Amino acid sequence: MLDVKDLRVRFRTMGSLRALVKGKKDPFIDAVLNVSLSIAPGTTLGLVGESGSGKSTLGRAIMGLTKTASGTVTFDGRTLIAPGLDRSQEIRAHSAMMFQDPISSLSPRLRVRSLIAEALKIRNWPAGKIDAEVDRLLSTVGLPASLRSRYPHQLSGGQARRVGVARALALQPKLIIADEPTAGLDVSVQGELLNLLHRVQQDTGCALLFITHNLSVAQHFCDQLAIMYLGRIVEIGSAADVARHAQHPYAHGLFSAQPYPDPRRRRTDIQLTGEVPSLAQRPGGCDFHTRCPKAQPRCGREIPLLGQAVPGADVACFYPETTACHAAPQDVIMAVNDEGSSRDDRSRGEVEA
Ligand SMILES: Nc1ncnc2c1ncn2[C@@H]1O[C@H](COP(=O)(O)OP(=O)(O)OP(=O)(O)O)[C@@H](O)[C@H]1O
Repeated sequence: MLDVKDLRVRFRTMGSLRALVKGKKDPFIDAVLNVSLSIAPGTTLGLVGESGSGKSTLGRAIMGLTKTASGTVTFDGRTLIAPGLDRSQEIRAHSAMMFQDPISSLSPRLRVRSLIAEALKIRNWPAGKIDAEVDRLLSTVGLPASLRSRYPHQLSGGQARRVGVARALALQPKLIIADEPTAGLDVSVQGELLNLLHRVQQDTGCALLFITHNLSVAQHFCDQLAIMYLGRIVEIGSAADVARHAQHPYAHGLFSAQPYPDPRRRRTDIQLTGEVPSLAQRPGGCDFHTRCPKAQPRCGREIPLLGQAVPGADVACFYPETTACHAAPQDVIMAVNDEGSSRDDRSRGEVEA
């Protein structure tokens, strides 16, 4: 459904403007760099990374909402963004983006009914049947029809996110980009919203780009995981492989540090230390080498590119980790079963609150 090749997003910042004044050569920051990924219909790619790693910028660039992006985006078999080509309106016509801040991403002047009706009109829904369809969609996302006359500022965060899902449903999108869809919600509401997204995907067969900080949710909910660091994807692969056997030292550190049911089996030998470098002062060579416990002199000189650093492996590291991030899944399942329940053997998708 979606194929992204070598996407780059450059921003000019206040700091870089000062550098320009001082005659420095490159007054830009690259918020997204060398990003390539694909999402098949009906599958979910989770995009994980620390704050500022470029996740939202990447999501917006795919939708053609960032003017300073370059690279190629192929959507549903057609190249719609490429050097000298911008047909991103076709991507937007068949996609829905759920922004991080659910309330401010809904037009403050429109009531819930109009917000959803707008999406139905794009699909030429018969005018006389719009109200009934709005009510049906509200009920699908678990909201009462009485909410249709409210403005966004009169909704709670959870309700606003559900309205976002109802709008997405009204559009029947082929692609949903959900940027931190559960941020700031109660755990029970998070679970409901994830299940709702999962059902939407099952019903429509759409591809989903799921942006999150939450590693546990990402590994349970997604088919594929991409780990971002300083604007680049450093590792990409099946969610199970990346979560259990992350090869990039950064990804490995993230998953090793994740709380696990049996603390005795958690690994602590690689820990993430140090600060994420500023995008304005990207280190030479590998972006992570200044914090990497395995860094060698080569890492400060050469950039390890995904798919090239180690032939055949989707990891941007010359010296990938070979050990598991934590105890073998079977051991963990047994350990958890001792206490009566297991999370690891549950099928992916439905999330318990
Ligand atoms: N319009 C802009 N102009 C300049 N810099 C920008 C702009 N938008 C984003 N950035 C910078 O690009 C980098 C990536 O930001 P982005 O919001 O994509 O990160 P993120 O991974 O989504 O973070 P978070 O998880 O906190 O939402 C940050 O350093 C941010 O300051």
